[in-house]
Amino acid sequence: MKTIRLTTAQALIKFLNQQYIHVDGEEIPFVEGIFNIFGHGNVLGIGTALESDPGHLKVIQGKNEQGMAHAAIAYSKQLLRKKIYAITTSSGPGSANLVTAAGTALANNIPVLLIPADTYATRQPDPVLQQIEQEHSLAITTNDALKPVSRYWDRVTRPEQLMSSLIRAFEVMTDPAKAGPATVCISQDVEGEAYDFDERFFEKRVHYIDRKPASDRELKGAAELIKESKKPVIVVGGGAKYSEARDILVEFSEKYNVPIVETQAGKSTIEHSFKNNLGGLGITGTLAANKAAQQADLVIGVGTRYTDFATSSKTIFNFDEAKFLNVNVSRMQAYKLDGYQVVADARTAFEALTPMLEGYVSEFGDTITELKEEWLAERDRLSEVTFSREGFVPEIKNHFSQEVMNEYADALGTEFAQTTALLTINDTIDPDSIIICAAGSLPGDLQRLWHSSVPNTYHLEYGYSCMGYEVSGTLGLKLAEPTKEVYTMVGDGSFLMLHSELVTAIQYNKKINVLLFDNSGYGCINNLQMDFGGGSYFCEFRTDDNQILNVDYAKVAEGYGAKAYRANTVEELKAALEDAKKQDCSTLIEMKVLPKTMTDGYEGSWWNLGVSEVSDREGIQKAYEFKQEKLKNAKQY
Ligand SMILES: Cc1ncc(C[n+]2csc(CCOP(=O)(O)OP(=O)(O)O)c2C)c(N)n1
Ligand SMILES: O=C1C[C@@H](O)[C@H](O)[C@@H](O)C1=O
Ligand SMILES: [Mg+2]
Repeated sequence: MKTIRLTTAQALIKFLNQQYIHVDGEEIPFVEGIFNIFGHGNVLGIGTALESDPGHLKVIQGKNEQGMAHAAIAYSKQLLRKKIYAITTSSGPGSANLVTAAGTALANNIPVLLIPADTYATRQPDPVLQQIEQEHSLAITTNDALKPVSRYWDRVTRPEQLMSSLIRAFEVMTDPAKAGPATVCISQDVEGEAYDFDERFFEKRVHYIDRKPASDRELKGAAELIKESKKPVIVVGGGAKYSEARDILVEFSEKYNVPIVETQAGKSTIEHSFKNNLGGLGITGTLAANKAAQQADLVIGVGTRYTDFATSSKTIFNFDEAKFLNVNVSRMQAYKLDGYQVVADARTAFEALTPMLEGYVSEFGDTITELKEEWLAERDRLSEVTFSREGFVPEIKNHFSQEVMNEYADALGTEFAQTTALLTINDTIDPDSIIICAAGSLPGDLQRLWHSSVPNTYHLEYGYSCMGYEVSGTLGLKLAEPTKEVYTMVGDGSFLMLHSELVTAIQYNKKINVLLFDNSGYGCINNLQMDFGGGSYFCEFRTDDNQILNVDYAKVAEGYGAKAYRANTVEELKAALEDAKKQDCSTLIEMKVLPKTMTDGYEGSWWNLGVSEVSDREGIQKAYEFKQEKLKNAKQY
């Protein structure tokens, strides 16, 4: 056996350079680079290993561990999980900051390699700086907090463990059914320890992503279910996008006149202009998609997890009548809602299924077009919402009085409605540019209103809906799509929570555009509390003496070195967007938008929330009674 003497950290970097994936006949390096924030736990081990030989890895310094991990997640998600960035952090707080990001990657099934430093394997200097000391177990470190949010987790306390640990990590990350965060914690002393590694460990390693075909039995059963159905509806989930199933789904839908509805992760698998694409489904769905879903007698879920947002907490479908046919690479997902399971790659399954249905046509007839036209008229209305100082009826009704709406208009110096601003952006930015969002009221507006003309230009992290993903993720988006304009849609709450990677984008000249919707508050949560009978309680940004907070975010961005704009009218916004396109540097457009001017729900978009069973507020009592009514027709599991 030929060996090579390396430190654990050197072996890690050498190995990362040799990982490839093979998809549809193409072989590409899997690890593009490594984000780092160095601390005492990783600067001398992984830091010096990278300094001496990073190989092809791009090395990027982050500003917040969560932020840089979110950038890595967005990078991989945008590239349909074909490439990753790794993350190296120090131990203790540096690794604790990864927990939120790991949850984001896990909920969205996105591969990312997390390499937090760990406490001393020898325990000689214990307790080291930042070591939490658990009295009942010295074996527990901060990194154990990453276990529940990792798809794979390991601790390396001897150099030679690295070999089996990394092979397993890459097997997990490159499996479409299991893809998610792989966490390999390395004791900080072990990073610098040397070992005679078997040279074969560093040979080029190709991970094959084969498209799993459906079995004959699965296909026969699926074809029978479809032929028996009168009104099937296809739910396009993230798995359809990752499988690149656009063409065959369009062919299937056109041939058999089957409407298509989308989840957040599935949106932009198929462009909005496809005639049978009715847009977003569920709580944040369109009128058209939700109406079609209610009529369905067969729901064909393609790569969807059927989250409560997509199913309106299991109330949107007619569960007495509707059957479910689930095409998913994951067996666990395919089992949901008592569906008929086709455990297969979406594209391959539909390529086999489509020819088996010759002669079939759904009974939707012209209804699909009619539903779409009805919705497009509503969308047009939302593009022109204009505020007035008297008698203004916002989309979110009966929450704020006209007086309070006027107070916001005065305090923020704006009369801009959120839906008008959003649709102005949709009309003005280039169709091949990519938008990203994650939390707040914007995901709902986007899923309903945004028209993606080009596939894979709509990037929503709505598996975890993690505030802070928006700006951080945009950096990852730009790394994945360097030639395109990338825009984040972010609320003031999310922006405040985390936007540190804007500085990283500026530092490395990766142009990102931040579109900041400032309504001075946690708007969507304020809507929730008031919708469910509560008052306006700690969701507006008000001072102790009840003044509305007005932050100059444009100035903040200017301070970082971005080009900033203030746009509170359609004209100002169009001008800012056009000018931003011409810039080489990152930009931020601050829009002050009025609260309550985001979209409301449509047709069956109910959400099962933990309403108080006992309350002295009449509104809350009513909300609770309504919930009990809704649950009577809901699927129980
Ligand atoms: C990390 C994290 N913390 C808390 C939440 C819960 N949450 C969801 S939306 C929201 C408020 C978002 O406010 P903002 O970004 O201003 O958007 P708006 O609703 O006002 O449009 C909160 C607190 C979350 N999704 N993520
Ligand atoms: O609680 C929430 C409510 C949703 O409207 C929002 O988009 C999401 O971010 C969230 O966490
Ligand atoms: Mg807000």
